[in-house]
Amino acid sequence: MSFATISVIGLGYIGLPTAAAFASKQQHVVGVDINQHAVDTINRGAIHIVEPDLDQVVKTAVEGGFLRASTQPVAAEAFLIAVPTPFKGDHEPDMVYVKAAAESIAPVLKKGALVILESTSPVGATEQMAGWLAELRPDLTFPQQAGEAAEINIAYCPERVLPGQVMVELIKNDRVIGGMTPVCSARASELYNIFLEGECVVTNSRTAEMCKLTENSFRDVNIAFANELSLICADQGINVWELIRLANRHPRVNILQPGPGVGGHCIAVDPWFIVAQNPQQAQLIRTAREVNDSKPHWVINQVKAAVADCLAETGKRASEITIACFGLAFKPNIDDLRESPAMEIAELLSGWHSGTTLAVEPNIHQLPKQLIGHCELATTAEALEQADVLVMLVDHQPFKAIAGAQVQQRWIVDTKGVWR
Ligand SMILES: NC(=O)c1ccc[n+]([C@@H]2O[C@H](COP(=O)([O-])OP(=O)(O)OC[C@H]3O[C@@H](n4cnc5c(N)ncnc54)[C@H](O)[C@@H]3O)[C@@H](O)[C@H]2O)c1
Ligand SMILES: CC(=O)N[C@@H]1[C@@H](OP(=O)(O)OP(=O)(O)OC[C@H]2O[C@@H](n3ccc(=O)[nH]c3=O)[C@H](O)[C@@H]2O)O[C@H](CO)[C@@H](O)[C@@H]1O
Repeated sequence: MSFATISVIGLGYIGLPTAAAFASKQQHVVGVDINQHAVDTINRGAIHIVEPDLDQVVKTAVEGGFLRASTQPVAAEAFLIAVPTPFKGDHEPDMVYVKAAAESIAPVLKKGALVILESTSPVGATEQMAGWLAELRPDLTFPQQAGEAAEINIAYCPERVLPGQVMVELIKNDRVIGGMTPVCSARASELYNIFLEGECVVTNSRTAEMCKLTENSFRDVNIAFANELSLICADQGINVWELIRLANRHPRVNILQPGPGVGGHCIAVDPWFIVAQNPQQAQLIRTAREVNDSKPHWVINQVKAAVADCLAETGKRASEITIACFGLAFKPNIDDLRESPAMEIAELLSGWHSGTTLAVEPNIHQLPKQLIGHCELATTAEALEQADVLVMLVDHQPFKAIAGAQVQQRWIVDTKGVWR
């Protein structure tokens, strides 16, 4: 059975590229979002988020009549839910958006439909979603009651694309398919195979949920290892970048890179879902989160020490000192400031410092509102010329291209090893 209409619920960084990928294969896709601005922008053939190559695919899909957006759910043969799953309170997963999305599609569900949850979710979330749907539609049968014979098929299929490379990874990556029954997995594989060049790897929904959390926790733990090494090396007077380069010459060692901390809305969030469900067992995963979350504060103390040195040596007053922060984004060569440790550092530093704080971010054109009145947006050249203390926070390509001779300052805090 094919899918006459595919409906993607949530048209953000994951939902919109996914909707566009189906539409690019001449599938009729209706994207649903509660954000009227996003819906209007997409219906004009434009995009409201930044992701390389997405604009052209969306434009072609909308102009070709294969993709349209709406604020109202419509009947479809397949629903993919890609709404936010942030944490709340003491780092517990907040499933309120998933629940709202399930409630919104329940009235339009028809016998034979496939419902896929793509949002990163705690273990058991798919069964929970199936429970919500079953309560709202007692006239239909669901996998938890009817197994293979269910009228509605449900699966958990996590997304693992790397922001900045979404349009390539969406198609090329292997995809984990966690059906609530083997029939659900088969239907979900059939759906993704419309555009997937990677392989569909089939499992159950709970393993698929844990798989997504595991991937990001693995990376978080490994970054925490590098960040912890950077603290030890600073204390021991060892260049951590050289150390990691040397250690990585071992055939079975592959250490990641330290930095100002871990940002973005995935790696800094998802490991907490494991900790929330298994607080006793998840000791290493929790500690990694704590190590990475504490790194910005360590960096700020390094900057304070550099400023103190600068004051002592120059005899200037603190109000006469200029600090320049290089980079605000959560990782190199993007404009995304969400959960960025560089932003946190710039914000806290500019609140503490009585002199001028410059922010250099080549990927944005105006200061984010948290920094307005505290920082000035400067070009690389202005910052190199005016600042007493340089703080390297994001290894954007233009910063890496700065020749050593251009960096005259003696007080440098380099969290990315760019000016080593
Ligand atoms: N961005 C990534 O790199 C990435 C990668 C893998 C997994 N994920 C996961 O995918 C999910 C979505 O992430 P994202 O980055 O696309 O988020 P996003 O914030 O960019 O997009 C989510 C969209 O859902 C919409 N929305 C919220 N509630 C809705 C509802 N009830 N009905 C319809 N639309 C609704 C929002 O308006 C928004 O446009 C999250 O669980 C996230 O953890 C994200
Ligand atoms: C397992 C994995 O790969 N998951 C990816 C990840 O995407 P991401 O863009 O969030 O991931 P990163 O590029 O790792 O960046 C995260 C932060 O870590 C910092 N960092 C990184 C490497 C390093 O050596 N040292 C560091 O300090 C970096 O600066 C930034 O702040 O989650 C997405 C959503 O679930 C996944 O879909 C996507 O596959």
